[in-house]
Amino acid sequence: MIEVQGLVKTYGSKRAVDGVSFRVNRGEILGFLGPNGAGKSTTMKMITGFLRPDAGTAVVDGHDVTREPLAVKRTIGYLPESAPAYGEMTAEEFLSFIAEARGFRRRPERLAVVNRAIGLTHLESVRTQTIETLSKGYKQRVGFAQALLHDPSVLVLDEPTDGLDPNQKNEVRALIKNMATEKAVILSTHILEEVEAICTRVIIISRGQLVIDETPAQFQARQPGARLDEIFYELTRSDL
Ligand SMILES: Nc1ncnc2c1ncn2[C@@H]1O[C@H](COP(=O)(O)OP(=O)(O)OP(=O)(O)O)[C@@H](O)[C@H]1O
Repeated sequence: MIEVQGLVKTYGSKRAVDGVSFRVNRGEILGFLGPNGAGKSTTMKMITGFLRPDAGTAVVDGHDVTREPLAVKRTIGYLPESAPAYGEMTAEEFLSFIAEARGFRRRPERLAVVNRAIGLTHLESVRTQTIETLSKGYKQRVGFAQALLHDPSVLVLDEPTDGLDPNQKNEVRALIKNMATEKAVILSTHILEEVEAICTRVIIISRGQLVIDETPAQFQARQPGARLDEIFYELTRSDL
């Protein structure tokens, strides 16, 4: 569903992403790890069509992101880092606005997709509250709801559980896991336990380059008995 080949992005003299290649199939949840500044968000922005690659390709559900950016955006639900939203809108108004932008023109169908997203992310109790007054966890859920709104076949989630309390983290993980059976999911995270809990594969990038691409079990087997953060440190310490 997602095929990334030799992606490169340079900011000024800095190669933020330096020839990254991987693929994600339907039913897979790919955990995307790396130290701060390794190039995770930049890679995600190129896959979702928000940044143009300097070289390489990203093909999503058969659509090349450079040649068919609109088709790719229709296929993808994207939760950017620190879920931006219009603070003065209520959760419901914001989701309705996104639904309209997503092409749900008629009010009843808009209401139906908004209600579905609100139900999936448990936003019922705050639906008429303005986003700027919501707690960090609820703001994050609004961002998650907009990513799910059009029931996309690909989800790209940049730190989806960031800022959530332990119960909310578990809830979001369960939701991702349930949905992933018929979707391809990429999620970036700094929480190594998240990889164990829900990911079917793990990728680590360091200084813009791929360091590993394997299953969580293979990752753990690199140093049996070691903590995941110790294995992560060994693989990425050149980045420090
Ligand atoms: N718009 C930009 N202009 C210049 N440099 C940038 C820009 N965006 C990112 N960078 C740099 O590119 C590198 C990769 O950044 P990126 O945000 O992709 O990393 P990341 O792995 O997502 O980090 P984090 O875990 O902190 O979110 C960093 O050195 C960052 O400072």
